[in-house]
Amino acid sequence: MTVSVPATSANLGPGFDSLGLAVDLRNVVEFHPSKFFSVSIKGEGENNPKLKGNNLFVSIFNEHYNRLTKKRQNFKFTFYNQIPMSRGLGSSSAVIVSAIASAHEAAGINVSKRRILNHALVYESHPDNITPAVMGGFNAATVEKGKVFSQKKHLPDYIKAVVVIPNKQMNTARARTLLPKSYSKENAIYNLSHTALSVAAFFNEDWEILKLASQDRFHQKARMKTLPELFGVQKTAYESGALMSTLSGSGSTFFSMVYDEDSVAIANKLSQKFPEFVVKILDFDNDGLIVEK
Ligand SMILES: Nc1ncnc2c1ncn2[C@@H]1O[C@H](COP(=O)(O)OP(=O)(O)O)[C@@H](O)[C@H]1O
Ligand SMILES: N[C@@H](CCOP(=O)(O)O)C(=O)O
Repeated sequence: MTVSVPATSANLGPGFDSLGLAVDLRNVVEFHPSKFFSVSIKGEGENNPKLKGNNLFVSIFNEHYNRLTKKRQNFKFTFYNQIPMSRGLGSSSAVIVSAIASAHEAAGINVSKRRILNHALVYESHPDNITPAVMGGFNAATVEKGKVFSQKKHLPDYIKAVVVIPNKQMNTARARTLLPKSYSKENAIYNLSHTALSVAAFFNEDWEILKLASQDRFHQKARMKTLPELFGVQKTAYESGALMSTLSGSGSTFFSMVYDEDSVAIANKLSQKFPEFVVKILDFDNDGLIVEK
């Protein structure tokens, strides 16, 4: 059995805890029942001893498998991880979603993507990463009475993501403590109207307005100050022709949307100026969670 889940870029500027999209960088897990429990990791996290035992995936998997089957069973898990941890590319959402989907698959229970999404909300209270992780594409999402309500837009392949991944981790829980406890009415209206415009731009494929629409007054500045080079990354991305350039999730990655034909030049410029950071050109992902027997 194989389950794979894409990385995500959440917020997209003003859409704090609401907007997100999926990119083609995946964590894959292969698993089967076994006499003994075992974990093997290839790629991101392979040198992290904490992930070899009862990690976030394993604890959520066991919780759901035991609930669904009322049985205890050992599994052999092999993880192929591409999503860097605590860099704002939704590594925790990918793990949560893949653990819930894997437990259902192991228990032989068919489950809808919507149900997996609602289960995932128990572990990650904001829907902006888990929704594109499950559904793929661009998503606007909200939570009402413990359920995620969302709308998806398929992203065309003539636009690409250029991500700049710093060598510094930014833990999401900590990054949330950097934000103000309240916002002025003026700033709330600013983010509300920019979020509304961003959603309309994505659905109408009006990419040129995203530079303006993706401006934010809620979270980016406070977080970017912890790694001031990010202001330079954003400036360089815009000077090189990015359509939008925003902090990815809670950081530290910076996400830019670009036309395919500009992607190599923009990525090269960012690599030259920020040689200490990893720069990747990625396709958008429209599939989200994939489960294979
Ligand atoms: N591949 C993985 N396997 C197990 N746990 C993981 C994995 N990736 C992330 N995690 C868990 O998620 C935490 C990172 O969450 P978070 O700071 O929200 O990062 P991100 O911004 O990438 O979602 C890690 O400390 C770890 O507990
Ligand atoms: N809306 C959340 C998004 C966190 O995304 P992550 O990829 O950093 O986990 C926030 O901004 O805190």
